[in-house]
Amino acid sequence: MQQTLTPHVYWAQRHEDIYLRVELIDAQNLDIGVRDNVLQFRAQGHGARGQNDYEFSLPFLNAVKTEVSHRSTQRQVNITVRKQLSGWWDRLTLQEKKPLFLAPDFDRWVDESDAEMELLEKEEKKNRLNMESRLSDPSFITLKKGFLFTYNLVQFLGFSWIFVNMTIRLFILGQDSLYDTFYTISDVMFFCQILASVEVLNAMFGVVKAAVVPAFIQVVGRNFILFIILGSLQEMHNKPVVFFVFYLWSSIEIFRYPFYMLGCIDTEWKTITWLRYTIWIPLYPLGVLAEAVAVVQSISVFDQSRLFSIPLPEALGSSVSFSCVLYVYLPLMVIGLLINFRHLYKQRRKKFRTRKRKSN
Ligand SMILES: CCCCCCCCCCCCC[C@@H](O)CC(=O)SCCNC(=O)CCNC(=O)[C@H](O)C(C)(C)COP(=O)(O)OP(=O)(O)OC[C@H]1O[C@@H](n2cnc3c(N)ncnc32)[C@H](O)[C@@H]1OP(=O)(O)O
Repeated sequence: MQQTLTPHVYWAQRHEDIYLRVELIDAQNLDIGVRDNVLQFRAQGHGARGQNDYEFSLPFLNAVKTEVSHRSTQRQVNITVRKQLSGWWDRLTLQEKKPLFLAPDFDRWVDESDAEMELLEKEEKKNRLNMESRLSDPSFITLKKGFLFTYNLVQFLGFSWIFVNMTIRLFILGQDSLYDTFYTISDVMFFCQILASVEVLNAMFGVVKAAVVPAFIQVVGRNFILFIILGSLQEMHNKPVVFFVFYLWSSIEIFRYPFYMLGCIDTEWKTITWLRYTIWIPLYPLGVLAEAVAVVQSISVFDQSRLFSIPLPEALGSSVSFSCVLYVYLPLMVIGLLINFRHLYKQRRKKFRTRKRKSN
C-alpha cells in the first residue's frame, strides 16, 4: 500500500509573486490550489522516498490570490502564487517555525533590494514597450507625420520668402539692398528661428531620429546671432553682414525643409536629397564666418553702449562689457562648427552609403 509523504519544497519570493519548486519526478494527477489562504498540494510522483502519493499544505503569512499557476517538468513541479498586495514578506508561512520540508530556493533567491531593482527594471521595460507600441500605433504615426509636414511646410514657406525676397531685391537694388536687409526681412526671420526651437524638442522627445546636440548648437547659435548680436543693437541693423548671414541661412533651408516634407510622405527626390546633404559643405563654414564677422563688428558697439554689461562688486570696478562674453563665444563657434560639420559629414556618408546599397 502506498503511503502519503511530503516532498521537498523550495521557495523564493519577489514583490508580487511567490515561487515554489516541488522536488517530484514525473509528477502526475496534480491537485494544486489555494483555499483559505493555504496552498494545498497533492500529486503522485517519484520523490525522495520513491514512487508515492505526495502532499503538503502551506498556510501563507499574508494574503495571496486564489489562482495558482504551475508547470510540471520531468524533475520538478514549479508553482507561482501571486501576492494579494505587492510587498516583501519576512517569511513564507503563517507559523514562525519553518516546516521541515521547506527550504530557500537559492537558484531564485534574491534579497529585497535586488528584487526592487528587478521590479524597477521590469517596470522600465514595460513602460518602454508601452511607449514603443504607442509610437508605432498607426494613428499616432499619421498625427506625427501631419504635424511634421505642416511644420516643415511653414518653415519652407518662411525661408523661401526670405530667399526670394532677398534675391529679387539684390537684382533690383543692387548693392543698396545689402544695407536694409534687417528692416525688410527680420520679422520673418524672427518667426522662423523662434519656431526652429521645435527641432530641439523633436530630437529630445524622439519625434524625429535627429541628434539633440547638433540641433541645440544650431538653434542656440543662430538665435544668439539673430536676437543678441543683430536684434538688440540698432547700429548693426544696416550692416551688409546681415545680408550674408540671412542669405546663407536661407540657402540651405530651402532644400532641407522640402527634403523633410518629402520624407513625411515617404517620397524621395534624389536631387533634393543630394542638395540637402551636399550644399552645407561650402555654406556651413561661410555661414559661421559671416556670423563671426557680425560678432566681431558688434564688439565695439557693445563696448560703447554698455548694453548687457555685467555689474561687478564695487571693489572690482563698476561693470564688465558684454564683449567679454563675445571673446568666449568666438572660440565656441569654432567648436560648434566642428561638431556640426562632423555630424553632417556622418549623416551624408550614411545617406549616400544606404542609397548605394539600395541601388545595388
Ligand atoms: C552651452 C551653449 C552652447 C552654445 C554653442 C554655440 C555655438 C555656436 C555654433 C554656431 C554654429 C551655427 C552656425 C550656423 O548657424 C550656420 C549656418 O547655418 S550656415 C548655413 C548652412 N547650414 C547648414 O547646412 C545646417 C542646416 N541645419 C541642419 O542640417 C540641422 O539643423 C542639423 C541639426 C545641423 C542636422 O540635422 P539632423 O541632425 O536633423 O540631421 P538630418 O537632417 O540628417 O535628420 C536626421 C533624421 O531625422 C529626420 N528629421 C529631422 N528633422 C526632421 C523634420 N523637421 N521633419 C521630418 N523629419 C526630420 C530626417 O529626415 C532624418 O531621417 P532619415 O535618416 O530617416 O532620413
